[in-house]
Amino acid sequence: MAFVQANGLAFHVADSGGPEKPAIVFSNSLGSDFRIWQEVADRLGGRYRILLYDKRGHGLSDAPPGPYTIDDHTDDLLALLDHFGIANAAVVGVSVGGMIAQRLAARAPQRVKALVLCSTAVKIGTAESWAARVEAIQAGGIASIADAILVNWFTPGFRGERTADYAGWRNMLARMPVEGYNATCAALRDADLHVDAGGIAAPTLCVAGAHDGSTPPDLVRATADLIPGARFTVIGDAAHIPSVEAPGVLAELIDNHLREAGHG
Ligand SMILES: O=C(O)CC1=CCC(=O)O1
Repeated sequence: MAFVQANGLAFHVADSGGPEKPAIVFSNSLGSDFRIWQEVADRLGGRYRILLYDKRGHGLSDAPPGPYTIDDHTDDLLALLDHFGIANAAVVGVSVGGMIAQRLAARAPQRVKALVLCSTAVKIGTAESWAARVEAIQAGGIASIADAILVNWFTPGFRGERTADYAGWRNMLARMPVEGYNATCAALRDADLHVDAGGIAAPTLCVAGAHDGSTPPDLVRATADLIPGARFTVIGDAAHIPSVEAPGVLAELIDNHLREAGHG
């Protein structure tokens, strides 16, 4: 891992696999850092160059004052691709990371060879739901609502049986910088990607977790229906974060999609 300067901010990144291989960049969800991709990245690392990063306001990257926008996050990702000399990449994004991926594909189609959109949509939540979340966090901190959030991240089986894993991912969420977290809630509140989706030219696979209460399969399918030619699939044993709960299944879906897209 390393720290790099891009778009005026310091980013926590991990670039592996070598510049000669087809690149995949992974963009993570609200309240998570790039460790959620590690098991998927480990499975794909032999064939691809893998770029992981903590988006602004998350993990060990800078957390400038908010509010943020999806375009801020997209500018960051473009600056990181430039920094690493990656002319084009497959972009895999989960949740708000998938919204950043959609915006990138619409804004800079030449930089995006293929898309995998996990647990995401053209619109997530409502102005009211994001305001309520920010208010709860301002009152009690992220830890005060962490379990309510994680109900959507992981299946009941995972939460009940993998207690150490659950505790670790809960720690990651609860220790996120509050300012960066709430600033990204504002980006989610304001983002509507209906127009972007209709203009996406990259071969796209949309993936939903069957038990996801945050972006349920029907919502992800509705987004797939807006993206020309997009395919849609459901992972049975996963909720909002399939990269943690079903990394082998997700890695295989990504690899197959990228090979079909001629990027692997
Ligand atoms: O953490 C959540 O509530 C789920 C989520 C919504 C947008 C995102 O990035 O994560």
